[in-house]
Amino acid sequence: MESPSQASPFAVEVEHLTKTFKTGFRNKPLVAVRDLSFSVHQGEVYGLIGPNGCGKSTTMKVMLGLLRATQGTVRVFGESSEQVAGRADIGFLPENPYFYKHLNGRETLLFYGKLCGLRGSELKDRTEEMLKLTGLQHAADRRVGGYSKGMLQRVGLGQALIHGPRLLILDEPTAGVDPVASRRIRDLILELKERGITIVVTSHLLEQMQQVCDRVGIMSNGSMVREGNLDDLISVENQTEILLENASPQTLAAIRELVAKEGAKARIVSMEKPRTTLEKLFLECTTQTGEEDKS
Ligand SMILES: Nc1ncnc2c1ncn2[C@@H]1O[C@H](COP(=O)(O)OP(=O)(O)OP(=O)(O)O)[C@@H](O)[C@H]1O
Repeated sequence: MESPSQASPFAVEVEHLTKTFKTGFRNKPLVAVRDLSFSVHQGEVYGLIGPNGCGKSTTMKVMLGLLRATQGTVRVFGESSEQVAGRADIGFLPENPYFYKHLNGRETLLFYGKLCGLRGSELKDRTEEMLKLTGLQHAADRRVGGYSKGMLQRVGLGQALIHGPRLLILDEPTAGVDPVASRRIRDLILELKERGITIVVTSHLLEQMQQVCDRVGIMSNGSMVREGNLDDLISVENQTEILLENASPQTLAAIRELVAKEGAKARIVSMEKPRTTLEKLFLECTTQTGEEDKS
């Protein structure tokens, strides 16, 4: 018989999710998530974005079974997120992961592997694999108390992946991390996607989300305000971009003339030299120094 996860093309299905918290005086309810519905296909990277307090982390916590839905349902690989069995398939990197400072990188991953039920050679092999995947082999014997923020996030990714989950939930994986370390985490996310892992990620760094996400959901005040394929959402339907190299002034003038002939219908919005991003410039200037890897 087919298991629910084989039958469903979705890794996550959120249907009419509402989550309220009782707060403050007289337990006045606060609606953190309101009638939220979206689904995440198996193998895709799905970005949940929105302002502080719009309900992203709450939604993730319901997916993880850490919070119960007030109304609605969340299914992970076809199973209710409240079922313990479904959670074995999920890895989670919280917004501010905490690690025991006196343990080194290897011991930290061994610790989390044990918590997930790994033992013996499987535990050791998975730990070494995670150190390699996250690029932390060189720092495996150093106490995590001395790790940079970027390295801590990579240990966090290692612990989230140690048990071989099929779904990875990342809450702000690059918060407070410099652009070099941030790019490493981005590349790691893309590599995990290549390996077929489904990823749900939140971040306020929209440029980076644009680079990794297949689809995004934009939340505001607990509700979904836009959702869909990233390319569709960000393409400007009535414009065409042409990037020319080595064009002579004559060619540019001819293009202007041709467009002018179209009359009122067509108009050149801009014709200028493209700019690099500050992030690219920063990376160019800081990755050529051959410094020891501290990120
Ligand atoms: N355990 C809780 N008890 C009471 N209120 C809570 C609780 N957890 C979250 N909230 C409230 O629910 C709302 C949504 O919070 P949530 O953390 O989900 O937002 P977020 O989109 O993840 O924000 P951020 O981008 O700042 O991480 C906020 O108003 C928050 O204060």
